[in-house]
Amino acid sequence: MSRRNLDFSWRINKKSFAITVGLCVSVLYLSYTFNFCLLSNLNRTFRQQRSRFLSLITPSPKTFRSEPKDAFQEPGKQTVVRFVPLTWGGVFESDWKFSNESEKPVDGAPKYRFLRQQGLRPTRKFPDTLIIGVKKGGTRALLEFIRLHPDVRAAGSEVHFFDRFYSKGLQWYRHHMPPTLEGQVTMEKTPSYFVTREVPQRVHQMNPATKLLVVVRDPVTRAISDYTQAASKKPGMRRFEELAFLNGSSGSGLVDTSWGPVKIGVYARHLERWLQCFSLNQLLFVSGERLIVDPAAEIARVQDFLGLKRVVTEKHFYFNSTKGFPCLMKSEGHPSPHCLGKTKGRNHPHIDPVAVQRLREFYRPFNARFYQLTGINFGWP
Ligand SMILES: Nc1ncnc2c1ncn2[C@@H]1O[C@H](COP(=O)(O)OS(=O)(=O)O)[C@@H](OP(=O)(O)O)[C@H]1O
Repeated sequence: MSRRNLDFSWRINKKSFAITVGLCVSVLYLSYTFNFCLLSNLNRTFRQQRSRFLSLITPSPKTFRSEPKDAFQEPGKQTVVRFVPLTWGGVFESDWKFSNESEKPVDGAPKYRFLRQQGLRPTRKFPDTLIIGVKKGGTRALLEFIRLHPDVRAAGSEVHFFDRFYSKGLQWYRHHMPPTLEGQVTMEKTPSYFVTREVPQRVHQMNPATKLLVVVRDPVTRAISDYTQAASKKPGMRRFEELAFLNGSSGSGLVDTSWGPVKIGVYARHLERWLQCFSLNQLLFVSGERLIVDPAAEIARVQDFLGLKRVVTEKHFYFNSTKGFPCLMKSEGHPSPHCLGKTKGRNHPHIDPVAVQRLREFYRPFNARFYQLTGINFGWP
């Protein structure tokens, strides 16, 4: 090969070598940039998820000026609404994926997965606290308000173990309780417990140290509320006045004490049965009337009684003037302001004032006995 040809091929090789090196450098640079972006994106996503989670479990409240659409507000005053993180569950449920069934949290809430990762294992325990009554006293409101507390876990619906399903056994009952951690209060509410003869002894057998909550309300209003509920389920029901008195009229003056809505209101009689099994200091009486006008004050008493820190305060409530009742700023599963359902806070029918007066006279001695037993004057008319 001539020297000229050799020079030429050497120049071509040099050029292709330079192109190859250039290409390699570009590929390396591009792949480095791509990986860097990918890593920093992953890192950012992780940090966002982490701070979302921490903001849920950190008790420091965020303060901002706003109020629910229908919140009660004094004219000219701007309300400062403080949202306090109440629970861990429900908020980013959709962000959690479970690869198999066994990995699923005990009651379907993602918080349990986090707890398990921390070595904490919630288990189902027997309730240590019961809301035993009274029917139409405000038991749902009490349960929904107290379960705002992060250390309270409650069965959502009435279990009726001690009055209807006792034959199913204690393990059946325990299975109806929500999973709880050590130190959390397990609770259920079944208002018919207060008036069912066998219940005090059965509860005592399960745990003689059970704490008992009783929401009481003026027995006359309670009876009317009870009747209103029954009438809403059974169209064509006879009038309240006909059912509450013997001979079908308040003119007779004789109260029909066998009629359920009347009988339940004789609180002293029912309480005497409970006091045969439990000491008075195991019972807390909540005023149904005060639970409406000052829910925070009543819930403070309940938290003290249960040995809980006062976490649920007036900041958790607002007064809904349309409904005429206190409602919640938020709760587990309801991140926005909401009230109890339509069946709570119904309009009552007009009742003949003579019948109301007669019922008041009937209840007066029983109320006096109830005040004496509890040491509280509820001030019912
Ligand atoms: N915040 C709030 N919102 C709505 N309702 C409230 C509230 N607080 C107490 N109440 C009163 O609760 C009454 C219903 O009582 P209960 O929940 O014990 O009823 S039940 O026995 O479970 O059926 C219900 O009775 P009625 O007014 O007759 O419907 C209410 O007066």
